[in-house]
Amino acid sequence: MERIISGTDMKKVDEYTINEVGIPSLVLMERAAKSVADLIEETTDKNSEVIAIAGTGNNGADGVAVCRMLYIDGYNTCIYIMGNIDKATQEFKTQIEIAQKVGIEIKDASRLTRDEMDKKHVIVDSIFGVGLSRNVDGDYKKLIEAINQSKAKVYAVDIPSGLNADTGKVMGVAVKADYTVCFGELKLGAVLYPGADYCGKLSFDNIGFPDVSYKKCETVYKYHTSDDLKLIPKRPNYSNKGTYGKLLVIAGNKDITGAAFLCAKAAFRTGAGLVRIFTAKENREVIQKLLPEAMVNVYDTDDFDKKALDACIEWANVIAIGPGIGTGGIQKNMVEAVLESRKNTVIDADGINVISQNVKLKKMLHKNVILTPHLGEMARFENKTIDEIKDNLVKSAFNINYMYNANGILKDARSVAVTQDDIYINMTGNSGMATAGSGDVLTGIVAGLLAIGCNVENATTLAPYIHGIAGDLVATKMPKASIMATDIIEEIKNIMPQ
Ligand SMILES: NC(=O)C1=CN([C@@H]2O[C@H](COP(=O)(O)OP(=O)(O)OC[C@H]3O[C@@H](n4cnc5c(N)ncnc54)[C@H](OP(=O)(O)O)[C@@H]3O)[C@@H](O)[C@H]2O)[C@@H](O)CC1
Ligand SMILES: Nc1ncnc2c1ncn2[C@@H]1O[C@H](COP(=O)(O)OP(=O)(O)O)[C@@H](O)[C@H]1O
Ligand SMILES: [K+]
Repeated sequence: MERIISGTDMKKVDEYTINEVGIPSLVLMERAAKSVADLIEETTDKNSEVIAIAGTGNNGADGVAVCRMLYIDGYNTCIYIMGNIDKATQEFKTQIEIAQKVGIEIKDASRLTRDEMDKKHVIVDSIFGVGLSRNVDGDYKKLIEAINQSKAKVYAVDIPSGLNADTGKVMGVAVKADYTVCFGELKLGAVLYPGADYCGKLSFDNIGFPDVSYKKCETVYKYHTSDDLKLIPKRPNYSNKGTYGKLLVIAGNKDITGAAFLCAKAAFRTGAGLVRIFTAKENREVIQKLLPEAMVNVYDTDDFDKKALDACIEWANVIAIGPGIGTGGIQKNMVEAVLESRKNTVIDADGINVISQNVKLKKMLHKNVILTPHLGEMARFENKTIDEIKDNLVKSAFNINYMYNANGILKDARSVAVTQDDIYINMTGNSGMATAGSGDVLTGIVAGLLAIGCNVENATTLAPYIHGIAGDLVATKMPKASIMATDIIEEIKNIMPQ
């Protein structure tokens, strides 16, 4: 597990570290600059000409220090200042004084032309960091546009200038970097889209912030790394199929067969011991052919037998409901019966749509439920537009827990998983996964993890991580355009622990 932090919270960490812990600002800055200078030295040759384009805040101060370090190491460097130096931070003024004494040339960035930029090999982008406070316009905008058109390699200090470090939103215009080094932790604005597309190769360096400073800030987001796969429960030798859960998959309808198959098969590959599919009678034959390992119970849409459903619910210890079920009265009754059982439950797709239309069902959500909406489903659930959800991705996901006491995976290119304890941003996966049925596979993975004994919290946060790795493994074997949901399922076996 690693941490992600918003720009706003990082400022609190900065302040606490400097004012309460007593690590001087310039000491932190020296390490920040060193990490960028080291990266430039590792990825360029010494003949490279480097310019820092520096705003007059502490991000600019970092850039000036980067240039000074490279200059001392033999690089040809020059600093271009953007903004009014009279209003500069004390750290900036200090860094400029040092640079001048060292012998580095300092110029005015408002006179910097595209042609001049093209003659340089490396641009250190240190115009704005987490202190960006409003939309970028005027000369700043022109400068950033020129950086983006130049042929130089761009190294962003802390975050590409112009990105909102809390949301990843482009504030009018933003630098398109080849490399970005975040200080402290990865910045939320650098991992969320569209920001993520502006960072190039993204890394972070702690630069000496102590743990106690993070504890003082309000929210720390997290992301899973391969170490966390150890959270998946081990399979004891002395076990049988009942040990690995009785999963009921309520999915599919008259014209929709695939959803139940994809979800159930993904659950099997994740380790579920027994899977029973409850679906419309028209699907029985094809599902039995596609997935003979699953038990199949069916219902008649025109003559729904609630008792048969109740028996299935009674049998199960984990339930996945929603993919392709439809949103009529029968489906409402199904969702209601499932919620009444209070069993560990994943609710996806139409399951969520049904709840969105029904206040009573919303109130029945509980702590053993995991909702897995995509942006459209979340928009309906919250009665908002998709753009509103996109612009507030983390907050929308958070609301699933805050408002309804449930867990959630808000699916997007960077899915956000929320539980009572944590908010995880998923860093795995690729655009090849934007394909029909991919979400059904995720539902199956969540349900499979619950079935093998993962607690609700771990199942919520690990499922998108595993799903994304599976997609990334597929992408090593075929073009992203060709990836299908069934390919993703087949990689799950290469991720689960032996
Ligand atoms: N010791 C520390 O704290 C450490 C900090 N570190 C580094 O400091 C960075 C944060 O520094 P920061 O807080 O000084 O803010 P920063 O990102 O330089 O921007 C502020 C400047 O931008 C200006 N400005 C803003 N928006 C604007 C706009 N749209 N258009 C035009 N101008 C605009 C704003 O001007 P003003 O709003 O006052 O007019 C001000 O001049 C952080 O990202 C990291 O790199 C590390 O070294 C670790 C130790
Ligand atoms: N560009 C992307 N990068 C990473 N993951 C993606 C991307 N696009 C889609 N996904 C993932 O693929 C899945 C799509 O789910 P969903 O929209 O419910 O599809 P469907 O309804 O067709 O099953 C989600 O888990 C989502 O996070
Ligand atoms: K920057």
